[in-house]
Amino acid sequence: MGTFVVKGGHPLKGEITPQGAKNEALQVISAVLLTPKKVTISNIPNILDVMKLIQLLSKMGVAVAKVDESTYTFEAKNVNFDYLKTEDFRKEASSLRGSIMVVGPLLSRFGKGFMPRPGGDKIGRRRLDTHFIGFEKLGAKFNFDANESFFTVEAKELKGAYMLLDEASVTGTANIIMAATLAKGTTTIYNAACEPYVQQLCKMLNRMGAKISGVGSNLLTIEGVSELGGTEHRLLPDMIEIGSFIGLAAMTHSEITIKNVSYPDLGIIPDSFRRLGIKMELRGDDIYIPAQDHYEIDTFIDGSILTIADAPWPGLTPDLLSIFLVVATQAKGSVLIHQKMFESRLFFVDKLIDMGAQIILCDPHRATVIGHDNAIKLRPTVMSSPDIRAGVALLIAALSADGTSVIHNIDQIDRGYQNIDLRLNALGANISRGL
Ligand SMILES: CC(=O)N[C@H]1[C@@H](OP(=O)(O)OP(=O)(O)OC[C@H]2O[C@@H](n3ccc(=O)[nH]c3=O)[C@H](O)[C@@H]2O)O[C@H](CO)[C@@H](O)[C@@H]1O
Ligand SMILES: C=C(OP(=O)(O)O)C(=O)O
Repeated sequence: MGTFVVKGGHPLKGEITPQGAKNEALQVISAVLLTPKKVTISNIPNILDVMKLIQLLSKMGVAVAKVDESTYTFEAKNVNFDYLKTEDFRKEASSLRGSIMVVGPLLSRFGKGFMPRPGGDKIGRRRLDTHFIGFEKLGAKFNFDANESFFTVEAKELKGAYMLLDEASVTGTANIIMAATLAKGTTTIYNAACEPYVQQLCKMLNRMGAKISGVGSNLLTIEGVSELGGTEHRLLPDMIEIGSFIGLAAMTHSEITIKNVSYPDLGIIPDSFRRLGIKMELRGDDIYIPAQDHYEIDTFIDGSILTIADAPWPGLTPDLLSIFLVVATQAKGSVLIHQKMFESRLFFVDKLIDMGAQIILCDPHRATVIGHDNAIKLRPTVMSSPDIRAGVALLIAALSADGTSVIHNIDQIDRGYQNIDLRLNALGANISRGL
């Protein structure tokens, strides 16, 4: 497990381009299993989780070729189901969350899918009921071997059905959409997740010959087709990385331009940062953040303390709440951070409290932050990254603190942020990588 040594306390300056979106990559790369034809995907980030999924597909028998630094072609002429029974498959597939999305394509194209319990951040219970109830509605038989933690689905033929999802699960919706594209008849998914990455998946599938309507809404209609063809697809910029850079700029008083953000796909994210008092300008498709010595948290209209809470899209993504929390520690005013979706994602605040932040962890879902208005800087410290987004929140804290901090377990950060040390060093940060 690697380490970052961070010498913080000075502003950064310059331009930064966001990587391609991690969570879109995991969806659309899984979708290549739906066709024997060539699918070309560009703007793929070179990050651990995405590389693991590509390697998994390659081991499953998909022909993968790297065209350039961020473009790959995939040809899933056949899948080696023997590999799916191996210990290696169990180990590799269970090391990331996104691997669960190979099940839908396998089930619909080959009539069977297997998966060990997938990995991903340990941020609370992460159930998969939505996925498997959806497959069952399409006619699949489902089995979960609790001793082996292994899921199996099988179906001679999938048949379109109406379903109301019990929750708007992102990966669940993607999985069911992919299964339904090759099912017989029409599938209607109500309470579907509709975030831009699910929209991107649908647009890509439609270019491959699928018939999906309602894209962008929570009511999707999918008319099954008998086969899908190849296509070319470019990933959106990563909205969580963009949000992380906005938070970083504010917290370190940096003047930063974030290039080519695909602003309409950021939804409520920019306005949510504005409610913390952070100024930014949209210049073309770039976000310009001026150096700011102070930013003041808004209150609600009645004067009560602002709440920043997550909600399914078009609400605020839960993946940015750790960033909002750390940024608030140096704001003027107070905010309640309410992480509704995950129950173990706020415990990292202990580290921020060690660094001098004023935070009350009310319960596992809620933390009240009383900002220092930059009157007291955070103190450098030694810490460990518990999950991908808390890891980046701690990195932002370390960059704002005068002196040297050490962050252990940075594999968690590398899971989702490409060369973050080098890219921030290009803006004037001082981050070095140790063993
Ligand atoms: C690989 C990938 O794409 N991971 C993302 C995906 O995970 P993933 O698809 O695993 O997350 P889900 O959308 O299934 O659910 C996330 C959590 O929110 C809860 N929940 C979800 C929907 C809802 O209406 N109510 C509710 O309470 C779930 O019970 C679960 O605890 O979406 C999450 C929610 O945006 C993000 O944090 C993850 O980064
Ligand atoms: C929770 C996240 O990822 P995963 O679902 O892959 O664990 C995330 O990207 O913030």
